[in-house]
Amino acid sequence: MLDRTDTPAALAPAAPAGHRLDMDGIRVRYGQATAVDGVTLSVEPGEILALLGPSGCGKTTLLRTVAGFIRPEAGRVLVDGAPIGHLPPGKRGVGIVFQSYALFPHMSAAENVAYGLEARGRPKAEVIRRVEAALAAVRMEGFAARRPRALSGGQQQRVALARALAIEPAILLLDEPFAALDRALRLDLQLEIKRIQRRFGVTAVLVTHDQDEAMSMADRMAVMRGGRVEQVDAPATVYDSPATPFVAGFVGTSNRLHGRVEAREGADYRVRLDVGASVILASPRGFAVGERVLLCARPEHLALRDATAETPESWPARLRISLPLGPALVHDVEAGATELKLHEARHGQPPAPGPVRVALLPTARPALFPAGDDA
Ligand SMILES: Nc1ncnc2c1ncn2[C@@H]1O[C@H](COP(=O)(O)OP(=O)(O)OP(=O)(O)O)[C@@H](O)[C@H]1O
Repeated sequence: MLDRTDTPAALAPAAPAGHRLDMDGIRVRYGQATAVDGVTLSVEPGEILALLGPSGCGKTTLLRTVAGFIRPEAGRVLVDGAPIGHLPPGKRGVGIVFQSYALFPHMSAAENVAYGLEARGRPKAEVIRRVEAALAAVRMEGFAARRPRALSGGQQQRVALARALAIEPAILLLDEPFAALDRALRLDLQLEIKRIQRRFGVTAVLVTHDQDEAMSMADRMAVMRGGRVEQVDAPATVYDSPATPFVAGFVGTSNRLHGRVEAREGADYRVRLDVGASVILASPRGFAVGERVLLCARPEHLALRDATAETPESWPARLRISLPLGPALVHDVEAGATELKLHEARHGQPPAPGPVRVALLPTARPALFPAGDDA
């Protein structure tokens, strides 16, 4: 794979060289506790799949199962359709980049990158060639002789990435690789990994608890909770059409409004919100008239209205504060016991705190769930 860096053709767009990864019904238990609870996921050749979820949801356990450090109680890991469960980590064709750089401190950058190749008994000339190519791919060719302690955190992580890529892995596993880096370095390395991944068509799994990172890096994201996958979709789909209230709250900000279905109007529902408004909503789900529902509205789905502009589809509230964020305004609003966040374009000065009304924008497509899904 990295051999393509040997020629100017290395600058050509990615060839579809990636491999397919399947996780099929993976279950992992630590004693009595189930850490991964029957996860089935596929990663297409050349795709980055992010495993996103709160601390303890099983992301790292799932990744380590793919890597071969953990033997699952049930389920299979397959690469290009062939089970790899019987293979030890070193024989699985996976490259791993961890949160901590995990470089050998007494070895130079080049020696660190060479390590995996030498352990696999590759001929010396090939090792030299691949180390050079891997360091060049992460733009660290000028640092080959440096020890890790003479490199910044971001540079060390680039070397760790070069080491993972040098073995030409079928699958690249990234376990919170940016967590130890400050914001600027993090963005640098995110771009770097995305660039390399695109260029070489590497299939990758990225573990992160950072939704922005998952949004920007991943082709698809699997949102996990309690050892299970609640949704796997393209980032924009997860944001626009969350599968569960948990996903709606974990990915992006979600305003939760309870209500009751008043009537069916064609393909839409008229919902009476508890905050005191009646709104028309579309939903792919089916609801019965009278059913209790939960509306999850994004901050940009809602708008402030004048306190005197009473309409059936808006409700009374109090503006606590408006924060100008460049060209936008974030309003912090309370409607009885319900707290709401609104996001609007800013025109001039922020409005003063006090009585307002809040309306659901007619173009908004908030997610609607049965009230019982609210957990
Ligand atoms: N070696 C272990 N022994 C016992 N329990 C463990 C072990 N490793 C993880 N767990 C538990 O398994 C569950 C899943 O842990 P895991 O590290 O996979 O979650 P995670 O989503 O990666 O979390 P984080 O984002 O905090 O790294 C957690 O409840 C955790 O406490």
